[in-house]
Formats: sequence, structure tokens, C-alpha cells
Amino acid sequence: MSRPLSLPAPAKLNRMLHITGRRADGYHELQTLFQFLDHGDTLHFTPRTDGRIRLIPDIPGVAHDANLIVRAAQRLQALAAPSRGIDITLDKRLPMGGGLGGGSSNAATTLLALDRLWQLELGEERLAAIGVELGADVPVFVRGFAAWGEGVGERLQPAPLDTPWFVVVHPGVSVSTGALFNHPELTRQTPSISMARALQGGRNDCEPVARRLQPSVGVAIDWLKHFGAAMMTGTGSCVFCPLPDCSAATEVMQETGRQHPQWQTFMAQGCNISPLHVALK
Ligand SMILES: C[C@](O)(CO)[C@H](O)COP(=O)(O)OP(=O)(O)OC[C@H]1O[C@@H](n2ccc(N)nc2=O)[C@H](O)[C@@H]1O
Ligand SMILES: Nc1ncnc2c1ncn2[C@@H]1O[C@H](COP(=O)(O)OP(=O)(O)OP(=O)(O)O)[C@@H](O)[C@H]1O
Repeated sequence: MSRPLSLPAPAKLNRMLHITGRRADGYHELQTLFQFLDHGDTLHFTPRTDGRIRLIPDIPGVAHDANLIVRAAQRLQALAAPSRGIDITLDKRLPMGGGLGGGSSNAATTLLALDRLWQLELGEERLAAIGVELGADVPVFVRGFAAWGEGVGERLQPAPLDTPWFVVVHPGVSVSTGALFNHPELTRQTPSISMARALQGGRNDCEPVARRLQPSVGVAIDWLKHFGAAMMTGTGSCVFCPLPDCSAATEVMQETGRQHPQWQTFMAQGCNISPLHVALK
């Protein structure tokens, strides 16, 4: 059997996130700065010739056909010869529903991997268009550059972000993206700003509602604020704090582990080119 193609599915952070409006279909218009982390899941792809799509292992609580990896593979299989199949092994490291975009990143890695392995040559624009139907964060992972995102996050332009180290905390609870976006107290009318202004620093409009829905999110943000400009990513529940270098991040991580052993904590560096795209080069 041939060796599998192994590719990363990195996490993303929303370095700021403003909600500027709500579309007729209920989705919210955002302005956000996306950045990748050099930390995430890994997927291993081995082609089959019998048209089967297999995922090993399935994610507990996520039905096979609901898994974004399987859905991404099915979308591309519809554009390929019917004999094209794939075995996909998933090493999951990212907490689910944590605002790190793990599911979207898994889907994007699958789209780029199968485009290559099945020689479809669809290109990133087409893959991003397929991806946005799977999840609002898929396009940024397909494009692979740190970005200023508008619309629902699908209108992207490169953003020259700084690349600090981060300590990321999952405070042991999850925030439902749907419940947060439907909450009556959500700020939905932040005036639009320029990317240049956003790069000077911003907030996450989802934070106050996330604190209400899951008070542990607020505890984690307030803890990390002792060390730097901590905030929440996406709709939570993960929170992050930028630190100047690896040793500062190590210290904060160790102190967090001592004081809050119940939280899941990791550290990683921000990257403006996705580790997926580096691996595919
Ligand atoms: C908030 C972000 O994390 C920013 O990066 C993403 O936009 C969320 O993306 P996601 O988790 O892929 O979300 P989706 O699976 O597309 O949407 C989940 C649900 O959240 C709501 N939703 C999502 C994104 C958005 N811009 N407006 C919304 O109102 C919708 O009710 C939707 O049914
Ligand atoms: N391959 C997958 N990995 C993770 N979650 C998946 C996957 N496929 C489907 N899902 C579903 O998607 C939900 C959201 O997962 P994900 O990890 O992307 O959330 P998130 O980090 O909050 O993302 P976002 O920042 O886009 O809101 C999960 O709770 C799960 O039910």
C-alpha cells in the first residue's frame, strides 16, 4: 500500500471580531482578523479505487455523514470519477466547538488534499466556494493567508498581523455558536472600520454574551488578562493571550496549569501562512 499523504489542519484565532449587521437569511455580517496557529489536527489520506469514503476513527457524537471531513470528501467525489475513494485517518487535538475552527480546518485540509490526490485541479477559488457551504470559516483555511475577513468571513484580504506566541485556554465548557448568534443581547450594529484600524487592536463582540452563557469563559479571560491583552476567539469558548516570546508563553502556561488544572491549555505561535499551505508547497 502507498504511504498516506499527511497534512495539518491548523487552528485559527479571531484576533478581533465585530458584528456589523444581520443578513435577511439570519447570518451575521462580521469584520474579523483571522490568524493561524502552528497547532492543530493532522489528517492522513490514502486513496482507494472502490469509491468508498472512510474516516477512522469517527468523532464521538458526530455522525459519519455529518462530519465536515466526510461532507467535504463527498462534495469533491461528485466532481471526480466514481471510482475515486479515500481512507482518512484523523488525529484530533483541537477541542471541538471552541472557536478554533477545527471542523472548518479539517474540511479545508480535505478539500485541498483530495483536489491534489484525485487530480481535480479545481483551484483555491472554486474550493473556497465549495467550502463556504460547509462552514463560514472554511474559505480562510482554503486560502491559507492570515486575513481581514468581511461578509460572513468569506471576503478575505491578506492582513499583516504580528506573530506573537499565544497561550490558549479551553475553560472546559462549550458555547453554542447558534445560541450565541441568536441571543437577544448580542451587539449587532458595530460600525464598520478599516483593516488598518482593526490591526491597532480590537474586541470580540461575542464576548459579553459568551460570558453570560458560560461564566467560566469570563473567568478564563480575566485570569489571562493578568498577563496580556487576552480575549476570546470566534464564539468561544476558547480564550487566548498574546505573549512576546516562547519563554513568556511557557511561564504563563505553567502558572495557568498550577492555578486552573481543570482547564485544557496549550501554547502555539501565530502564523500568517497556514501550516497546511507550507506542507503542500
Ligand atoms: C464566528 C466564527 O467563528 C468567526 O470565525 C465563524 O463565523 C463561525 O463559523 P462556523 O462555526 O463555521 O459557523 P456555521 O456552522 O457556519 O454556523 C453556525 C450557526 O451560527 C449562526 N451564524 C454563523 C456565522 C455567522 N456569520 N452568522 C451566524 O448567524 C447561524 O445560526 C448558523 O446556523
Ligand atoms: N471534523 C470535525 N471536527 C470537529 N467538529 C466537527 C467536525 N465535523 C463536524 N463537526 C461539528 O462541528 C461543530 C463545531 O466544531 P468546530 O471544532 O469547528 O467548532 P469551533 O472551533 O467552534 O469552530 P468555529 O470557530 O468555526 O465556530 C462540532 O461541535 C461538531 O458537531
